[in-house]
Amino acid sequence: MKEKTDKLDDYSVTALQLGIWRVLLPIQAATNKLSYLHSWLRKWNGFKSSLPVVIRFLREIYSLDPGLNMLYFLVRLGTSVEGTLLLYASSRLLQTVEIGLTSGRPDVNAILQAVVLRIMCTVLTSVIRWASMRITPEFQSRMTSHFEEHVLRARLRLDLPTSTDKNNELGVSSSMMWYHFQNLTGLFERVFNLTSQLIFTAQQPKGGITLTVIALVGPFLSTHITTLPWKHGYVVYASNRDYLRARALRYFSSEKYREDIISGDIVDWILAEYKKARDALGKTSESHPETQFLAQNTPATDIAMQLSNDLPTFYWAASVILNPRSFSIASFAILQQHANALRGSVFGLYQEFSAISDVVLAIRDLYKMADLRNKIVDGDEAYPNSTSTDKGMTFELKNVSFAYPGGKSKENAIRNVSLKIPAGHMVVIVGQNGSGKSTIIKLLNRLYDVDSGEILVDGIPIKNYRLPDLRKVQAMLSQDHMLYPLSLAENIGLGNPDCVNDMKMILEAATAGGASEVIKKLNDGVETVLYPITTAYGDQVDQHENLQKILANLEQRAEVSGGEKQRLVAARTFMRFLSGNIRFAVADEPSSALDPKAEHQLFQRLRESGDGKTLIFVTHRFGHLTKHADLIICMKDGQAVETGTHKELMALKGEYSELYNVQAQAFSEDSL
Ligand SMILES: Nc1ncnc2c1ncn2[C@@H]1O[C@H](COP(=O)(O)OP(=O)(O)OP(=O)(O)O)[C@@H](O)[C@H]1O
Repeated sequence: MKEKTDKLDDYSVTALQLGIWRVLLPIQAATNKLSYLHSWLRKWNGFKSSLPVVIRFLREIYSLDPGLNMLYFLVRLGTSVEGTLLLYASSRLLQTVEIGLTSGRPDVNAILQAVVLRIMCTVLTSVIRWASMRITPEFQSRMTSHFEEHVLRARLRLDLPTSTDKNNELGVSSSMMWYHFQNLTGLFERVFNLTSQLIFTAQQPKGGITLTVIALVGPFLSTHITTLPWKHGYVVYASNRDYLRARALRYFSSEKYREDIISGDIVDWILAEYKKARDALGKTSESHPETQFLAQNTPATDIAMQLSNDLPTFYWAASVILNPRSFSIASFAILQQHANALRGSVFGLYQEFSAISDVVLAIRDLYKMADLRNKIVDGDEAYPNSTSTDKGMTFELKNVSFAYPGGKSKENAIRNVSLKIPAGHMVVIVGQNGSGKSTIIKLLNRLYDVDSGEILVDGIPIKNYRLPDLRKVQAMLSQDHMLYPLSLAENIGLGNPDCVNDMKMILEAATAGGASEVIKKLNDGVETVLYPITTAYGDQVDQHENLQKILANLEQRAEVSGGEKQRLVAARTFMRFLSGNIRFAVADEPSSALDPKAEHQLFQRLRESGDGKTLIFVTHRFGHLTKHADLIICMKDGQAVETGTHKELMALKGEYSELYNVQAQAFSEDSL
């Protein structure tokens, strides 16, 4: 083990190298023995300050079904004391039997009473377990579905700038909420459990209190004298280059690289490089850092801890030597059992409490996510209004600049752009990669707000409008749009959610998007779910041919080509057009995978359906679109460097004509 005591930059951490792992530890935690106490105090204070949010969580759960909650609480209460009750009944039985044996005159009544008590306790314990099995699954599914909806709602309502903000990356998992709740109730259960045991043990006639104290020494020592230095927080990462390279090379066995590997003929290279990395790694250990660290200790600490657990037995042996008359096998067995139970409870409490900070953090995140305020603030102006026209939306950009939040580029994505787009115009935006074409579209759709300058819609600042009104009249078709894990009918129908079941309209939209043939090819037609959610699994199916076949055919994915996907997504946009509400439509390179004929047809249909809409196309292809455009915006380095019609821009002999000529050359006779 190499230990580096140097400070790691400004972070005040030390590093341990354990095999391939590097463990970073806070310096204070590594050196300060008292920090253990501090860390417990910190945990406790953190818990106290988070009580309001914990209470909110528990209240919310309670309000789901108060009756079920009470039942669950009673069951947990029962579980918490059942161990003590059983011990109590056992000790009564042992004591009465022992008295009978030593006196030679067994008290039959007392023994029978003790047996009945023991039976009753066993029955009660079984009833509690049965009740728990009946109640818990129902309670768990109620809670999980409630928090699933909570998380779904919280996530779906986020806008782009808020959801992509790194500060809002909250790892909230709805299914984990049940386990967090279990942990919280487990803490209370442990407290009850421990209290009942302490009361009982302390009441034992022979050395109960002393034995209670002695029984607690073991758990206390093992939770305090642990030799692991990273109890107070740590970061672990693999720092060994050979290990990382071997792992990266192992990824090549994944299906997604298969085609690349075969066509690239790189199998031998991968295997040779993998062997090289493995040889270089040699015997450097990859086992868990904790295991490696503990393996370097002497067994002394472990011996001390094990012996401390045996203290109750030693205590008993000593008291027999000092006072042989007090010897009683029954009380020895009883107190031994109590000592074991006490130890178990203290460990349990320690573990529940150790995990509590994670629980509190998860509950905080749950509510933080629900309470997040969207960065795009809603306005109160209705759309359409008296300034709107039924020709489509007009836009005016006044000196607009914008940089993506958290973007790594030094330059703004859009710089000082000013331009006007009249209502009902067919506009084409062209320009090199990264010149800001898609960004303009996102700003016009108010997916983001400008950093400076202003965008006016029909003469009114875009920020003043009600967002739902704007969303209702906008349609966007882009190559980034996806197919959903739903039926094709819904995939198309969701373009117009009010008519999602209108099959006539769906088929009309499918035809307009060029998707009819794709649908016809599939066995289940519009009911096909291309990417179903997969849940099926089997065990030992290789021994049953039929099961094997069923499993292979269950929840199968259906594949369609890239161009076919784009046709289906385009159909969704035409469905949106059929709502009759759309005043502004955008097609941001929706045809990258389409064949030339399909692309021509798509653009033709989009243009034909352009009545009453301002239409914007983003494209790299010059041709019909640019020639028919009422306005072309040519972007370069985040600026609108040229605007005008095809003829006007060609006459300028600037950026647009250069881009146009590069493509035109490919089709000119000279280049043949
Ligand atoms: N989500 C994002 N976060 C950070 N930066 C982004 C993001 N999207 C785009 N950018 C950056 O903003 C700039 C403009 O990107 P934009 O997508 O508008 O270009 P484009 O002209 O549409 O490019 P292309 O022709 O390649 O689609 C680029 O420098 C790009 O790297």
